[in-house]
Amino acid sequence: MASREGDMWSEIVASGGLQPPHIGVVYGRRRVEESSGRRIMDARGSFGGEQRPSFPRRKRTSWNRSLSIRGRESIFVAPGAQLQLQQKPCRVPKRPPKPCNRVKKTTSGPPDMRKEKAYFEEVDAFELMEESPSPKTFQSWTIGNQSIDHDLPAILERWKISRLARRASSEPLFDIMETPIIPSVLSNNSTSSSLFRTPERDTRSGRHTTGRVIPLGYTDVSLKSTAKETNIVTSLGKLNIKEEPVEDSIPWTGEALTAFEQLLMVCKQSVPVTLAEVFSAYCELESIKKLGEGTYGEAYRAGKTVCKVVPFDGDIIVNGESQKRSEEILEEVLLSLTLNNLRSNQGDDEKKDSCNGFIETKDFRVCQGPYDPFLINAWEDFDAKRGSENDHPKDFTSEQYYIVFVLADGGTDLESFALVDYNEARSLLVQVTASLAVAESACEFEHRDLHWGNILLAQDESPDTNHTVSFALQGMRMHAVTFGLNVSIIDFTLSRINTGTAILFLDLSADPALFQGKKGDKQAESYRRMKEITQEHWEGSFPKTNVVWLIYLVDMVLHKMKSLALGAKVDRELRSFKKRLASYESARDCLADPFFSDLLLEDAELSSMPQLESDL
Ligand SMILES: Nc1ncnc2c1ncn2[C@@H]1O[C@H](COP(=O)(O)OP(=O)(O)OP(=O)(O)O)[C@@H](O)[C@H]1O
Repeated sequence: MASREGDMWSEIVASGGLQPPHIGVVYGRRRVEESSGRRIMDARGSFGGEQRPSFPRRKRTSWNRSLSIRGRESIFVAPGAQLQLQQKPCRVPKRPPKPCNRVKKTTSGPPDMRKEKAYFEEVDAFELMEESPSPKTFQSWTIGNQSIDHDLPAILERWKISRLARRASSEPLFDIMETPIIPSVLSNNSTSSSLFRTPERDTRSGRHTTGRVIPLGYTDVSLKSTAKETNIVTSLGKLNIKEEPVEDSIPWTGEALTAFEQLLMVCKQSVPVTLAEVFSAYCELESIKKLGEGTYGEAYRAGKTVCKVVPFDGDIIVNGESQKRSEEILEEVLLSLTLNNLRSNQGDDEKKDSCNGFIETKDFRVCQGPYDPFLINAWEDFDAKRGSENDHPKDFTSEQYYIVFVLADGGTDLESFALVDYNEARSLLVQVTASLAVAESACEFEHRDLHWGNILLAQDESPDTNHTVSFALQGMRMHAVTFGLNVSIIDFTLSRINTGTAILFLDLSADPALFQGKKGDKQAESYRRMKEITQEHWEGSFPKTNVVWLIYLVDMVLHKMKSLALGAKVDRELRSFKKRLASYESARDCLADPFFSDLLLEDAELSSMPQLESDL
C-alpha cells in the first residue's frame, strides 16, 4: 500500500498543497518493511452496506513526533487576576525535575508549609470521608461496577500548592527572586465568565499579554515581590486559601506530595498495579487488540474502551524520546479532567458551555512492571499486520511505571478514514469547530496539534435517526448535524488550557525541531503559523491557533474530497470557506461562518431535522 500512499501525496503536491512528508533520520529507528504493503480495511466503517475503506497511515516524520526537549509548564491564575506583559517568554528547564519525596532546603531554610500541610490534610480527609460528593464539578466515572469521583478543584489546588512548594525547594534563591511580582486585583464586578479569563489582546503592543498570573492572596514563589522584604517563607505562607495567621497552622514536617504521589491519589491508588490488573477490569486479556500508536502511547482496545499505555519516569529511551515525567503526566491528567468536565449527559442542560467532542477519559491508572505478555502479543500482532514505528516493549523492566488512560473508543483517525461524501466532510468540520469553540469559551482551550491523526471518527450506531450532536456555547443550546458520523478530538499533549486555577501549556519553543518540518507541508506550516501568532509566548491565550488547525483541516478535507471527484462546486465552496477562515480570530468566529448555517440547529429547529436532512 506504500504506492497508494505515494499517490495520495503526489495528488496533494500536484494540487499545490502538501509536500510529500519529509522523513529525516534523527533517531535510528527500526524501519518497517515496505514489502509488508498494508492496506487497512477497517471493518468498523461501512456505508450503504459496503465496507468503508481506510487509508494506510502515513509514516510519522521525525520532526512531527519529536518533542525531545519538553517541559509542560504552568502558571497560576486567580479570579480577576490581571496578566502583565512579560519581557520574554518564560523558558522551562530542559528536562523536568525528577520527582522527589522531600522538599529540599533553600538557603533561607525550609519553606514554611504549615498552611499547605493543613490544607492537604483537610482535602485528604474530605476525600476519604466523602461517600457521595455532590458538587457539580465532581465527575463520576465507572470502573467495572465501582463509581469513581474526581474532585477536580481539590486536585488542582493540591497540585498547585505542591508545585509551588517544589519550585521553592528546588530553585536557587536568585532564580526565585528573578521575576518581578505583579499584584493581582479581584474585581467584585467580575462576571463568572471573565473570572478565569486571560486578558484580551493588548492593543498597544498588538499582542496578548502573557505575563505570569499570581493567584489572589497567593504569591508564586518563582516571582519576586516588588517589596524586597517578601521572602520565600512569607510567599509560601500566602499560598493558603484561608487567610489565617501562619502561627496558628499545624507544624510543618518538611514533606510535600510529589507529582507521582498525587498521580496515585488522583487514581485512588495507594500503590501502582500491574497492567494486567487494569486491562482485566475491562476485558478478557486474550481479546486485547492494539489499535494505534503515538510517540508516547500505545492504544489498545479493551472491551468497549480504549486503553492508552504511556510509560513514564523511566530512564530508558522509548521510541527515540525520553520518557515523560510524573509532573507532565499529572498535568495531562488535569487537562483531560478539565475537558471531561465539558461533557454533558442527556437532559443535562445546566452547563453554560458543554460538548462531547473531546474524547471521554473514563479513568486513569498507575501501573508498574514489565509489559504484560498479552499486550506484547497484541503489539506484535499489530506490528505484523500494519507495521509499528515504535520500539518493541519487551525491554521494559519490573521497575517501569506506566499511566493507563482509559478512554472511550473514538473510532478511526481521520488519516485512515475514508469520507464517503461531502456531507460527512461538512459534518466533520462543524463538529470540530463547535468543540473547539466550546472549549475556547469555557477554558481558553487551544489544541495546538490537531493533525489528522488526532481526530477520530466513528459511525453513529444509535437508533436515533436525527443524527445530531448537542452542545452549549455561552448558554446557547445548539445541535450540529452529524450525518451519522461522530467526531472525537484526542491527544492534548501540546494543548493549552486555563483550568480556572492554572494555565497549563507546553513551552514549544523548547523544541525547535517542531518548526523545522518541510516547507509547504500543511502540518509543518501549521506549527510555524502558531509560532508567528504566539510570538513564542506559549503560555498566552491565542485562540487563533485553533483557526490555524481548522484551516489545516479544510486542506485535509479538500485532499480527501479529491478522490471522490465531487466536482468544481464543492472544491470552490471549500476553498472560499478556507479563505474566510483566515480572517477569523477564534474557532467561535469560525462557527458563525455561513458555511455552517444549515448544519447548526437551535432546539426548536430540531423537529424539522428529517426535512432538513433530505434537503441537504
Ligand atoms: N480513544 C481512542 N479511540 C480509538 N483510537 C485511539 C484512541 N486514542 C488513541 N487512539 C489511537 O492511538 C493513536 C495514538 O494516540 P495518541 O495520538 O493519543 O498518542 P500519543 O502518543 O499521545 O501521540 P503523539 O505522538 O501525537 O503525541 C491515535 O492516532 C489513534 O489511532
